Amino acid sequence: MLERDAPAGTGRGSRTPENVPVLTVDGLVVEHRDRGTGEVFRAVDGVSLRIDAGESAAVVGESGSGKTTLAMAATGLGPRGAGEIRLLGHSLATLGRRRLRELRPEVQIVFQDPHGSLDSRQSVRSGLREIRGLQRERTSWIDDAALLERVRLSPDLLDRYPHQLSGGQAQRVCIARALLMRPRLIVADEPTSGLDVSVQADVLALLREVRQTTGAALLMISHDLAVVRSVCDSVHVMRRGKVVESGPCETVFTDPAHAYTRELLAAMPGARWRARR
Ligand SMILES: Nc1ncnc2c1ncn2[C@@H]1O[C@H](COP(=O)(O)OP(=O)(O)OP(=O)(O)O)[C@@H](O)[C@H]1O
Repeated sequence: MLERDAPAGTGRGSRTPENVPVLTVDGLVVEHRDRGTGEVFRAVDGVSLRIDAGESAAVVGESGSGKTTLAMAATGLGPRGAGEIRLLGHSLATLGRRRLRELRPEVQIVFQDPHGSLDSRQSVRSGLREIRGLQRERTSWIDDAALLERVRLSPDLLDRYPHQLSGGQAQRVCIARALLMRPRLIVADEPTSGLDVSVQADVLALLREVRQTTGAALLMISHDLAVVRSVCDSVHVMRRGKVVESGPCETVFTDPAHAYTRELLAAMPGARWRARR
């Protein structure tokens, strides 16, 4: 039996009702300037999606399709152009700076390169202390040793520095740091692609467990359909800045409607989930 936390976002004076979608994106456009040619192009081109509380959704697509740009814009951390983004019911366009700052901890991001995400000069313990210093009330629900145990790490690692951690351990520390904030939404951007194959499954299992025990929603960015299917309920397939197909993983992977999804599936090693069409 999994130990269940109090739901994410509760017990801290949160003003957002539980039934409000964690994230809604409507007609989002994000443009970048090509570094080589100087031309402006649409990295995200009219994308709409919605993630409800506790849901796990993935954005898949080949490299350069705009997944990271979408995730960063949708969470208020990257540039955004036209379209509406609502985080926990609040439109990012109209939120004042103070309210945006208050909302920030509700979204935590786990990146691909765990060592690059951690400060090499900080031990695990001092990194956690710094986060606690920023959000004392919010982070007081668990002590450091128990937090590490939640991500299946020994508390003995608290005094280690990033270079003394394996890739899998470092990624678990990153997940622990995200968890400490009790977020409503965890964005995981290719969370296992920098890890040895031997530890990838363990980290994915941990993400699944974190979602079940905390009730946080998960937005996973990945080019790996097997990873997505093992963790997420629903998937948005992205190609050249547009979402070409969305739906439950079961449906999209077994009965894809779009030719591009079928291409992605066919390119998978062993083509484990062959399309019916
Ligand atoms: N800050 C930026 N300035 C200019 N172009 C950018 C910037 N960030 C991303 N791009 C370009 O926008 C496009 C989409 O990039 P993005 O990283 O969002 O795609 P992705 O699907 O996440 O790819 P990957 O899986 O390789 O990370 C790419 O052509 C990329 O080179």
